[in-house]
Amino acid sequence: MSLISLNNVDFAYRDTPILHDVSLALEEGESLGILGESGSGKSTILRLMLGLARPGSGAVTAEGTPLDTRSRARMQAHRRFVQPVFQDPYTSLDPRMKVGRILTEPHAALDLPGDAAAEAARVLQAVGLPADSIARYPRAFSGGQRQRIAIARALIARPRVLLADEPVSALDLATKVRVIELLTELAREITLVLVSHDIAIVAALCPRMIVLQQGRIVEQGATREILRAPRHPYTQRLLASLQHMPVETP
Ligand SMILES: Nc1ncnc2c1ncn2[C@@H]1O[C@H](COP(=O)(O)OP(=O)(O)OP(=O)(O)O)[C@@H](O)[C@H]1O
Repeated sequence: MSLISLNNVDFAYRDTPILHDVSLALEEGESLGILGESGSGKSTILRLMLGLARPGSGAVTAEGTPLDTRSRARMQAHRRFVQPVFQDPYTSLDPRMKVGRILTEPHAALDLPGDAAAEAARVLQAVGLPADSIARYPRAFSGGQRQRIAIARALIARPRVLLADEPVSALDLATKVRVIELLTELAREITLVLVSHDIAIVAALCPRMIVLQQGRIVEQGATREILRAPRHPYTQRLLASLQHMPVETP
């Protein structure tokens, strides 16, 4: 059974159609990359997966059951199941909260089992930050460390799925590499959906990928195959523009 699927989903913001007949399935352990130009609808797909947006037609299912965004109980369970990490760690962390509170708040909000402080220590260790980080504010950390804190916050819920929206594009190159290494490590346990403009990052992290053009999936399948022999002219153009980049596939 797929962890999350979109079945023939159309989505519009008011009268502006954004997604057209999008179908995809996220399988356990097979991280999925979503590649496409700015405005193609990548983040909108993540919003649908999170239950923050509802399809105009078609359905979003999680573990085989249609996602009922009107049910509070279902949405709370869904938030334990899937967690987001956003692009910019400078804006996604509340500057007025110490890291300890940033990490323990979701524990209470999602009514998670276990001791909140022990869980905070667990996730800090998982992202490679010292335990005493809890006593400091986000401003005391670098961009890469802040993104680790954002990832730690997502891990509090012990989610099965992590949705990462351009998680390293706000970071400098050396920091980017280290955060990608962390995501690679996490992807062994948690299924990742990764939105990126950057084919090299998708290739490094995701065995499967979809290519989105103006709200339509124009290609999907094994990343290795798509990189070797892209079928759609749009994918061919995207890859041609990046042909000199070194790419490693998982
Ligand atoms: N709240 C909103 N109201 C109206 N239109 C929106 C809203 N959010 C996004 N859009 C539009 O929907 C389209 C798809 O946006 P989306 O953020 O999903 O694209 P994206 O591929 O993630 O882009 P980027 O890479 O720039 O983040 C864009 O044209 C955007 O302007």
